[in-house]
Amino acid sequence: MVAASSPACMRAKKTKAVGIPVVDLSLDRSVVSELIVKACEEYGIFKVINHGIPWEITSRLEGEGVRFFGKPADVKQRAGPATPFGYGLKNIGLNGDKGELEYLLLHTDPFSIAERSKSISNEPQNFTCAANDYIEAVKELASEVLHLVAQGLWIPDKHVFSRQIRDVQNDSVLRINHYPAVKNQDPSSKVDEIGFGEHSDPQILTVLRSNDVAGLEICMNDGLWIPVPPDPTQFYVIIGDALRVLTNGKFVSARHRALGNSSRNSRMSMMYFGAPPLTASISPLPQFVSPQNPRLYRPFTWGEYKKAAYSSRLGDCRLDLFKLRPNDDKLALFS
Ligand SMILES: C=C1C[C@]23C[C@@]1(O)CC[C@H]2[C@@]12CC[C@H](O)[C@@](C)(C(=O)O1)[C@H]2[C@@H]3C(=O)O
Ligand SMILES: O=C(O)CCC(=O)C(=O)O
Ligand SMILES: [Fe+2]
Repeated sequence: MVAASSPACMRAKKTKAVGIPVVDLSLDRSVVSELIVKACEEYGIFKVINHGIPWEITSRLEGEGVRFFGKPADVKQRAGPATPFGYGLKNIGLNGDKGELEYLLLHTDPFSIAERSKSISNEPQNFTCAANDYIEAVKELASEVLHLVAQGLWIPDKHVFSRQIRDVQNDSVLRINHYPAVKNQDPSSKVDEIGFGEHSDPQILTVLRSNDVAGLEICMNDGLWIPVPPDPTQFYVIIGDALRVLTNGKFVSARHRALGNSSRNSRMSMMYFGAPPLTASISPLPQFVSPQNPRLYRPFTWGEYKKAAYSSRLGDCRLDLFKLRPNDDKLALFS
């Protein structure tokens, strides 16, 4: 399948100092829900503070990541190649994309985690527990954010989004990226090096946490890239394509990238990608469709979208394949 490509951001080089919205989850719920909706409409990303996830849960998985990536190359290869799950080195996805990183990509299903742990750690139980505890914690955080999204959008069913990622058949994924420090680099060559190329995440939402090494950037509407400051104790929420569709384009799915690591320290990021079951329907909710706001996307299942994602290159605009042309929705009414 061929997807449209070359969005404005792929060509833009400038960066801008703009602040990413910060949402304090300990504040009054109605205030928080409004702030979240505004951030999802304007940026497609926000930072959550006072999230309630114990540091011990985050640091245990981080420790497992550091231990794994610190192993000799041939030992790490035993957990690979990533097809798409497993250990990946420089190859991203299945269609030739490359990045300056290594990573672990795991399905969050506890049986898959337990199986994979055997090739990741000498003490698989420790890795399994650390990963499962982290997944549970960030899934709770993601659900809470999705409840607040529903509240901020005045949707009576506050579980409308969160039930998708809480379903036992959910297709959520955990990723740990490691961007090694580039040693003895020529300072003039570091500008354009890409660690993980520009893209939007296909799922409902992503919960991202990194160590204190910078690299993540977000693309604004005007094509400018803005840095996302690392904050090891907090989490960033990134809106994915599926939530963009469910809100009929009211929310933006932020295009982002990670620059190659030009720091003396290596960068490690951990992402939870919250996804629905493969059979779940992804279609604009009726409250976002009206004569003034015609339906922008045709209905599809998460399974269909995932297939499109894995048939496309990282930077492709996959959602374009599911866009309706003007008047398509009216035709559908009469066919
Ligand atoms: C090049 C690719 C890697 C990716 C699958 C794809 O074909 C296009 C989407 C990519 C992405 C981006 C967000 C997540 O990191 C990811 C796991 C996902 O669901 O979609 C990756 C995929 C991957 O690395 O396998
Ligand atoms: O490593 C990062 O900070 C971002 C990686 C990312 O966007 C992804 O894995 O989808
Ligand atoms: Fe991403």
